[in-house]
Amino acid sequence: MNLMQGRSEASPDLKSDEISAEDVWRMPAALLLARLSTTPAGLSAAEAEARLAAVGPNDAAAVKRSPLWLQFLSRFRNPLVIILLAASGLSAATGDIPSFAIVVSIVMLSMTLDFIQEVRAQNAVEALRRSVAVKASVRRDGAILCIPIDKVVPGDVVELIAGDLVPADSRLLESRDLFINQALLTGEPYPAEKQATETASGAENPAGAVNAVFAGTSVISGSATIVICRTGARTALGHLATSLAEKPPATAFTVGIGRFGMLIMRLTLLMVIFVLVVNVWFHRPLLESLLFALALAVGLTPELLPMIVTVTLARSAMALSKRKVIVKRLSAIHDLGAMDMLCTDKTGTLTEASIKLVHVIDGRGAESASAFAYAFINSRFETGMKSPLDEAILAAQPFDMAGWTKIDEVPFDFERRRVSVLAAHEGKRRLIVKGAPEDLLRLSVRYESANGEEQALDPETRRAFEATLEKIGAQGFRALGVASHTLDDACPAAAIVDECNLVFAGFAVFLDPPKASAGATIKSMADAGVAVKVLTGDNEIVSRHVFSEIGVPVTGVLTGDAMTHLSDEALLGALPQVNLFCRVNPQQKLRILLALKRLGYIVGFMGDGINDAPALHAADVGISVDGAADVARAAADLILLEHDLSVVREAVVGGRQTVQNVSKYVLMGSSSNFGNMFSMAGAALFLPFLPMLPIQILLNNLLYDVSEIAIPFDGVDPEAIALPVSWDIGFIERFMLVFGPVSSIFDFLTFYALIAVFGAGESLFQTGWFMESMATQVLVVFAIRTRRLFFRSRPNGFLVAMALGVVAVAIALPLSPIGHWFGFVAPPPLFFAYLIGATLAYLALVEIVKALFYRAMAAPSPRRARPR
Ligand SMILES: Nc1ncnc2c1ncn2[C@@H]1O[C@H](COP(=O)(O)OP(=O)(O)OP(=O)(O)O)[C@@H](O)[C@H]1O
Ligand SMILES: [Mg+2]
Repeated sequence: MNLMQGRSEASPDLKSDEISAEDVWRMPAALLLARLSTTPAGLSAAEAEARLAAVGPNDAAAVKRSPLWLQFLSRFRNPLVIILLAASGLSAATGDIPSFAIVVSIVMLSMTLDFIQEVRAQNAVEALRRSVAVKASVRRDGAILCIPIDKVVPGDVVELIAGDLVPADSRLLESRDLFINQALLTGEPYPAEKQATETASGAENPAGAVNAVFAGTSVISGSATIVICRTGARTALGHLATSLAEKPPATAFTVGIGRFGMLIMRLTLLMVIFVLVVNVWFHRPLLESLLFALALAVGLTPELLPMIVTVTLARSAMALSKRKVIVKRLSAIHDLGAMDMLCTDKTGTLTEASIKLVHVIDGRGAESASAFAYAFINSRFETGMKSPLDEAILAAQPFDMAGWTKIDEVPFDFERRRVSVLAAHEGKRRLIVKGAPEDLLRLSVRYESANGEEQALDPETRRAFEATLEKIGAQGFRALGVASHTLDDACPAAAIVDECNLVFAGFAVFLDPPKASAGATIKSMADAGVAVKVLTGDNEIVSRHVFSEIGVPVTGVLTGDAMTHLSDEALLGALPQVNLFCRVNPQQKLRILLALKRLGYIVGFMGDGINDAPALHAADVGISVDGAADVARAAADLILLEHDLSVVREAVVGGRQTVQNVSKYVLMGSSSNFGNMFSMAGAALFLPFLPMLPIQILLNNLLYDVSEIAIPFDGVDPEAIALPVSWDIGFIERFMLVFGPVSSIFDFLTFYALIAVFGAGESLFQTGWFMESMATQVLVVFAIRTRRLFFRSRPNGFLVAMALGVVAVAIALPLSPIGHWFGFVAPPPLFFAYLIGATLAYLALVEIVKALFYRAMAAPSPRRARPR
């Protein structure tokens, strides 16, 4: 924030600085526009660009990305690298210039390698993310432009319609029937009415200001033109935004990776100190020992881990984008791999969402022209986000609206589940209500009979009407109720309290055909360890019918009403059996989701409505679709360009593959690093010279890293991704403790062979160990990448090429003319026979230990314990 203030001072023509949080609603509109140096026609593109540069992006949580060269340099902040470069600089000063040059080149090379990979991956992902960014309609240069919300600047004039997110704290310039959801400011789920005023509002806080709208809120109904006053972190919610916009970052995966890094760091530190102490004890050259210890430390740190994680994730995100899934939050891919519970809405997921109005009937089931007229008028005048039901009504047949004028409306919300418009016709004012049919019946006291007369809705008629509604549902149709009543001719406005004593008109009956493929997808999800639960705002009869049509058994039903009577504990107990939740409102969707998380599930949530946003935000993986409401898209981690459950099924597989590939790298590193640690410690104790020169260790590390670049490209055995995969640090620790020592056995064998059999002096010893350690630690990837016998699982061609290529280089280099730069000598021919034999024996032993290890592991199930 300080940064931004500093910057805007540098741009004196930007007036936005003078506008305090309260000015947004407490200043007369004309003065506000003047202060912002703007007009209702908006800014010019050039001016907007200048302001953007001065004020920064309209994203409270934005972390400013530094230029590439700075990012590259910042990698050198690694203390190990600094000490290493300093120490080798010191040794250059004592005359060893070639090895200084080699150290510097190797360090540069591996950093560049790492950096390029990571930046490329990030750019690709960033481009994807931008493609689904929430956009705002801005007036610039006299035209309306659709720009990403984070490019909006103070002074911009933005047009809002129902469903839009309010991009920043703004003053209303014009408004028509504007209702805002400002639950984020007030916690209040009901729509708040707002109105443009030229004059100031004396409100104490943003929520009370009727003439202003704020970032983080959204338009429920109506439309407006606003002028942006304060953006980014300066918005009323700005200081909260960093914590709100960013999901709780501590996913099991990130925590696991962090703990792994710490574990290795600790072991590395221990070993470096040990090596140093031993060398000093034996009075070996201090500088050389220090360099050795540092090179070792660099070699042991899993420095490629962040790169491997990003690249695997980015590759996965790119692959998913080909399947029309856009990943907004990269680490959501891991959560997707671990997800074992998916909650979804009904419309569009289980049904085709191609809704048609089949007929409009009165309470007894006869076609009713007047009920249709009411439904049509209500849908036409309603200014909320047009729901597919409204579109179906308006598309059904033409209706002459001549003579009807709109006076007011009470917008739809997911608590009431109805929308009312106050309309005038021939001097009479009528409130026309459309919504959940059982509620409208309950609110009605009379009904409109076939001849247009109003009659009392006696208990018997009511039962008949309810029976009609039940029949509609049982036949698989959805229904809305339509009712009305006359209001005072002078009545200027309508309110929620007017929605009572209604005259029931009839039912609008819709067909939303079930999606044929949905049943099979849900079954295959279940087979893959992901349970699916449906959370819908629709009623039980209709939802049950959809389930039976797609062939999925209903194992238990819970309605929103029933939920209100359940304590949290009782809800936890009921949840596991229930797979259909009906007539649940947004808060209840959220409550179910949180309860499932408490039960230990990794929960995904899929939805497209305003009503789904709270749950989407709280889910481990929020999934929405491209056509969804802005709030839903903004809250989601994944956006499906095609609304289809089967794509989610594929994304789950992608997520699991990603986690498995990262664990390959981690298992490789942990076993070989841990093994090396043992070997180095041992060697340091009994050898009269260094077991490997510092530059040899660095070279070894560089080549090893190169061989692992291909890991993100590798395939995964089907059985490894058959069930949710979650990150298990305990497993990694056990793996390390078993396989580290196995590799050390062969290191010690090599030490013995080199000294006792080949009579090696310093250089031959170092060369021999360099070759052996390269061959074993690179080739073991073929054993570690699969739980099967290694030849039963086919590795990716690139991986094979990189591994074999690197080993070839590692063996050829000491024999080549440049070998002596690194202090290598050519070993005797017989050594190569030993090398081949030892490597094969090592790989065979790893295979045997692996079989035993996984058998022992399979005995007591290591899967997460979960309270039932
Ligand atoms: N345009 C509308 N006019 C009146 N009432 C509506 C309208 N849209 C929805 N409703 C009522 O509100 C209820 C809940 O809305 P909706 O079905 O969209 O909820 P949902 O939870 O998103 O359901 P789904 O799981 O099908 O997506 C509907 O069943 C209906 O009774
Ligand atoms: Mg919905």
